Amino acid sequence: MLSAREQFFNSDGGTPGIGLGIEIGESGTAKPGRGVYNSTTVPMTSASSWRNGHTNTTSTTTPTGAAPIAAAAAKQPPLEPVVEVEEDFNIDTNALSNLPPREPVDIEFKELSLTVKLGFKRGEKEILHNVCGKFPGSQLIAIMGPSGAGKSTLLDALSGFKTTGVDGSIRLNGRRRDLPSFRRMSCYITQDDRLQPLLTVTENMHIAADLKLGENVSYEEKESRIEDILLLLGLYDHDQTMTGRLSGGQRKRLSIAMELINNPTVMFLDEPTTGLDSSSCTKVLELLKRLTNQGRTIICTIHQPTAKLFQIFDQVYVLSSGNCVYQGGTQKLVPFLHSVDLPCPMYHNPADYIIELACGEYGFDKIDTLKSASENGNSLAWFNNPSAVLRSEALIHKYPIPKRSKNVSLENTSFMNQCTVLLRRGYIKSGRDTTMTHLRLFVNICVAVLYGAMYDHSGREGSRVLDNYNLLFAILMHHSMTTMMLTVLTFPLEMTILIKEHFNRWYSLKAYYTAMTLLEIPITFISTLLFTVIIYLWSYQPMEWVRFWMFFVISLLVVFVGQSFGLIIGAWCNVVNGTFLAPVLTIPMMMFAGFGVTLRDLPSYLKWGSHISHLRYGLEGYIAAIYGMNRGVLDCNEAPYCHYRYPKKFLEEITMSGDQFWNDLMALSIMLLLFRVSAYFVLKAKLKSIR
Ligand SMILES: Nc1ncnc2c1ncn2[C@@H]1O[C@H](COP(=O)(O)OP(=O)(O)OP(=O)(O)O)[C@@H](O)[C@H]1O
Repeated sequence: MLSAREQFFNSDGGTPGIGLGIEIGESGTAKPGRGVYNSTTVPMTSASSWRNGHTNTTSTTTPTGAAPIAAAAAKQPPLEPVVEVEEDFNIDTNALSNLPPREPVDIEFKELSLTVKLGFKRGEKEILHNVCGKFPGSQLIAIMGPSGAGKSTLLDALSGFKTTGVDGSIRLNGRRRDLPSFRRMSCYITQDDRLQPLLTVTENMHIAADLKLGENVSYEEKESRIEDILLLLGLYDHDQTMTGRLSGGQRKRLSIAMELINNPTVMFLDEPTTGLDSSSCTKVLELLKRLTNQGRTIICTIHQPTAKLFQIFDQVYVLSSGNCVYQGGTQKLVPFLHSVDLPCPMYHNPADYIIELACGEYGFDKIDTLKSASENGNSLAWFNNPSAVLRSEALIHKYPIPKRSKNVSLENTSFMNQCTVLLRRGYIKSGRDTTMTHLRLFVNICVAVLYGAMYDHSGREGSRVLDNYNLLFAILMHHSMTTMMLTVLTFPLEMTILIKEHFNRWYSLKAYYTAMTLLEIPITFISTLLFTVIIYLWSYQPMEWVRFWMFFVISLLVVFVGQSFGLIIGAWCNVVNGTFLAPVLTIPMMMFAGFGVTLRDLPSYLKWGSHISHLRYGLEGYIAAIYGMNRGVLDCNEAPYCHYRYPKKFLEEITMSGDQFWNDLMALSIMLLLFRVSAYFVLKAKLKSIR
């Protein structure tokens, strides 16, 4: 039986599997435009058959040794990738010509390492070990490697998404990377498509255009750019589809479309093909390839591409446990492997083979061999055209010093514009959001009706004062918990979108936070007002406008405080931790409110607790609104004796004076302000900690 190496050299017709390590094509029967491409490619239409060994052969001469193989590979005509056109995805190449070309950016990194802290007393871990590399402009580059090799980490470091623990030099066109300028010319598309699901494709595109291009670009210009991009990405026919209903491939394309609006020069994509079928993968990569023709550098991480996908890339960078084991042209991978005496077996996809080697499946010594051969990414010998690769000095001479932007902020548009657009987006979302809007209104009405039925007449009846007290406490808990839990549960999803959009400079955190705060007001106002009207009337609370508004204002403040508290938790914790923490932290606040244990009976060393409990101020405020201001004698129709017929007596019993309304209002307002400001800083810290 022939060894893989022997098979490689002695295959039928003496054809070595140059390029992809396989023999393919119809010998002597090649028809123009289909069938045989060259000995480095697989026919697109027979990708599965070659995998099963049912391949035809192509006869070429048999070079021996790396140099002739490389030379043979270099002589191959440029690859002509074939696009299989999905029914719903037609690339309009004319549209591409309307996107202005970019000046290519060459990215070079040297001795790049990235270290993360593992936690208290657990030390540090180095993920990237002094890797080097060069990603020339106008190329589609794949960062490949086994799971955990450090692909995403390298992408994070190069894009500037991660800055903590990063060491080494990153150069752009030969000059040291200036991160703010680089961020202005690049974008990062995450693996999970963080899109607003309740907006249509066209709405998402318009919001992105308004945030990225601002007021200075006319509506017509934005519209025409959006049209071009949608045509280019095959999304034009789906422009009215809700993003949440798009297929995985369409969502991926929309993510790319939204970033293309301001025409970035460098695009980083984390696993753009994950979760897509092979046809969609090809189309997404084909599209990216076309975008590189206009000067863009596109860098993607990819797990283990099929041979068909692999050949779409210009260059590949392979990582193994944070080290570079290959950097060069995709067509040069097989010659490279051959040169280090690790030839790719016949009928084996070289992309699979290098990953197997990188995993250590053929022994860990092979990883060291590959690392030394590629000089941990320093070697340019296996680039498609090594002599054409410009060194830093040449690049510095070729490209002028980039102009410094006068604009100190990273965002392209003004704070006002960002707020206005975010408010517009928020209003569209709120109108369609079944959880945050419809369910919230529905729950408020249902709970008010339920409480109303349970505590009917309790507000005016002297024999039911304790019932009414329970009702006030139940209302307090309802207002505090519903908004808090809604925020804890929904904000982590919103947070992922915020991280992406904020990093891609769509808006500042200040603008986002301002818009979010303003958006919360109308829905909170309406739902609380509905609740208050129903419960106030049904439970026969005193029919005085002043008391009604006092009651409503306290309710409103409690809702806002609860929501802000939920925001602090939701911004910092994941859903599981948040769902645990929020109620657990609320229970002591409840105990300090004076319900269950009166404020008088609280142990002196725990008295401080009542001062920090927003529920205490809420309850005291309700009591002041309902029983304060010298309320008169209550009815006593339902019992022969009403112990609390005189509200003063009840106030004495619960050790509340009933005249603390303004203090309560002030305390709740201060707490609201403190929580709101804290939530902003927690969000800011969270965004920073990720980087
Ligand atoms: N903050 C961190 N703390 C500890 N280890 C980390 C941290 N971030 C990444 N790692 C580790 O670094 C290694 C590389 O992670 P990375 O996500 O870059 O791998 P990857 O090649 O992208 O993997 P995959 O293809 O599975 O996404 C992994 O072993 C991962 O566990």
